Amino acid sequence: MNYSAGPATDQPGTPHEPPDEPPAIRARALTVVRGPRTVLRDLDFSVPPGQITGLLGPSGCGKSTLMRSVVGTQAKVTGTLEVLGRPAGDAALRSRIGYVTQAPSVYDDLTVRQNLEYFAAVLDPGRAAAAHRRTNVTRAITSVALTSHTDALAGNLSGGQRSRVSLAVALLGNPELLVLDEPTVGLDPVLRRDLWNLFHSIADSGTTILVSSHVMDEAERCHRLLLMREGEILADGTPDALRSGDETVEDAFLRLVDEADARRQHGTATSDPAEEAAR
Ligand SMILES: Nc1ncnc2c1ncn2[C@@H]1O[C@H](COP(=O)(O)OP(=O)(O)OP(=O)(O)O)[C@@H](O)[C@H]1O
Repeated sequence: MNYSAGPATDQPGTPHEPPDEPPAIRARALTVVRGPRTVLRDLDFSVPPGQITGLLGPSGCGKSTLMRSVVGTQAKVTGTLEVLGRPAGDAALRSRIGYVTQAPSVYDDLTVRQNLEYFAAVLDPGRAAAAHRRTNVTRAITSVALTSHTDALAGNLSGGQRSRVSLAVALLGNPELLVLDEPTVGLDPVLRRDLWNLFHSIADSGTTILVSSHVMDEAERCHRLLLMREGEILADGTPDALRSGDETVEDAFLRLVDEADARRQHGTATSDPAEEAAR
């Protein structure tokens, strides 16, 4: 799999980070309440442009909620959240962000090409854009290596192939920011590697990627990591910076969890009275 604008790489390469470029995402005191729970608590972080930032943490720690906040679909978001220089959810951001949710958003009764054509027409309507749409659809299908399945019904594809159709839809508009919610769940190791190669290829072309996973071995494939637990960010940095000695990222994560627990026990962590009351 390859993206038209650059070669695939297996490992994180030299990321695009011009020194004066502002962050692609900047959060200050970001807090999200869902039902009775404070699901994200007072988060401060930045996501640099043109890099792959991995959002890693156990199931239920708030990864999807954070991503929904970034793409502007989450209610009850407080604090500051700027995306590509504008407030999250701003209408002007819609065509600049590609979002792939955990559930593949494809129509089973349409072929791969028909799915892509449908979403391309929504993005770029009108007869005048027909040639542009055709080029974009072909490029997106090629990017995710589904050329041999162009005329297959989406309903007859495997789970991994359906995920790739969703990714192709997100790539249609040449987004500046790609938000991918656990895109490799359920995929075999070869497909996972191929998808990560594709992510690197996309990032090499200048696109910022925010990708979530609860599989710690995927951390090594990211340029930067945000390690999350229970609605908080435990650490933010490159995989190398987070590791100590010959630790794996998973070891580092477990150490950071223990350190956070120890701080809590000593009463230095903030508690949430509303949440305590709801327990
Ligand atoms: N509508 C809701 N009302 C109340 N709590 C919710 C609601 N939706 C999600 N939550 C809670 O918010 C927390 C964060 O959920 P979220 O889906 O963001 O986690 P996640 O890290 O993406 O999990 P996973 O990896 O399993 O997808 C979870 O504890 C979940 O139970």
